[in-house]
Amino acid sequence: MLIPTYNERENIGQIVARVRAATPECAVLIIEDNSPDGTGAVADALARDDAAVHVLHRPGKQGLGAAYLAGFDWAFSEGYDVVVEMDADGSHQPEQLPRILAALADADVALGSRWVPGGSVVNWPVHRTLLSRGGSLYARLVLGIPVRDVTGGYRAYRSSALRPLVADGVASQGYCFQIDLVQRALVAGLTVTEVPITFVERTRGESKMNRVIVLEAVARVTRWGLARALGRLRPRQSPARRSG
Ligand SMILES: Nc1nc2c(ncn2[C@@H]2O[C@H](COP(=O)(O)OP(=O)(O)O[C@H]3O[C@H](CO)[C@@H](O)[C@H](O)[C@@H]3O)[C@@H](O)[C@H]2O)c(=O)[nH]1
Repeated sequence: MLIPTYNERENIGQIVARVRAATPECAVLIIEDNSPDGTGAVADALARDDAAVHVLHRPGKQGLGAAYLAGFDWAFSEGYDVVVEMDADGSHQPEQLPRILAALADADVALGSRWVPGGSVVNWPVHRTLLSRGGSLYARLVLGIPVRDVTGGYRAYRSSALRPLVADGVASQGYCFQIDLVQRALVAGLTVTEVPITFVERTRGESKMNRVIVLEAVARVTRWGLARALGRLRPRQSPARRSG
């Protein structure tokens, strides 16, 4: 279980406790970018109390993509068969993780999805809902991928499937990283499934989303779409499936 953190001091303790209670078999790596609010010290205390909790300290905020790439390397080197991504802010429910993990029985990648039947968002501002739904729709149309929630950050990968996807690095830095990996999985012909989740807006701390993150996603998806139109990028459409 990889949990990237930037200024999540008020959230990290609770989310780690919930993960450990819901899935005691899951080890946790907190990928901490030297948060000014002292998240690192809280994370270190959690690791001292529980041998299954680890912390990777990085020198500064380098974006979600770089944080996850460092986390993937750690998971591969530790020999984990499954890699899970989850936000630290409580928007992803650890209690729903067993369903996501179960979906890996028939898939290489299981995406927690807000936008399939049974999925939902709670307390998300209208502009975030529109951005997320609009972004997913744009990516689906431009890239021709059959995934409803391409930006979601609650997902599980088989390590053997993930490793080749990121072997040459991933340039996407912000939340576009999530779209990038979905696309890479489909281009590689992997089986991608969507599992309905309930996404609950954080009650403590702040989202790190900003205009640069949105613009990066629009620019990259548009560029990939053009490459696809020119025949250079063709998802081998293993149909994205839904599981319950
Ligand atoms: N280490 C590190 N962590 C980061 C950075 N930027 C964000 N994070 C961490 O990444 C998680 C998601 O960031 P949020 O800022 O809370 O995201 P959001 O706007 O609420 O959520 C949306 O984007 C996420 C990114 O994939 C999605 O996961 C989520 O489902 C949603 O669509 C949080 O745990 C946050 O602390 C960074 O530069 N470095």
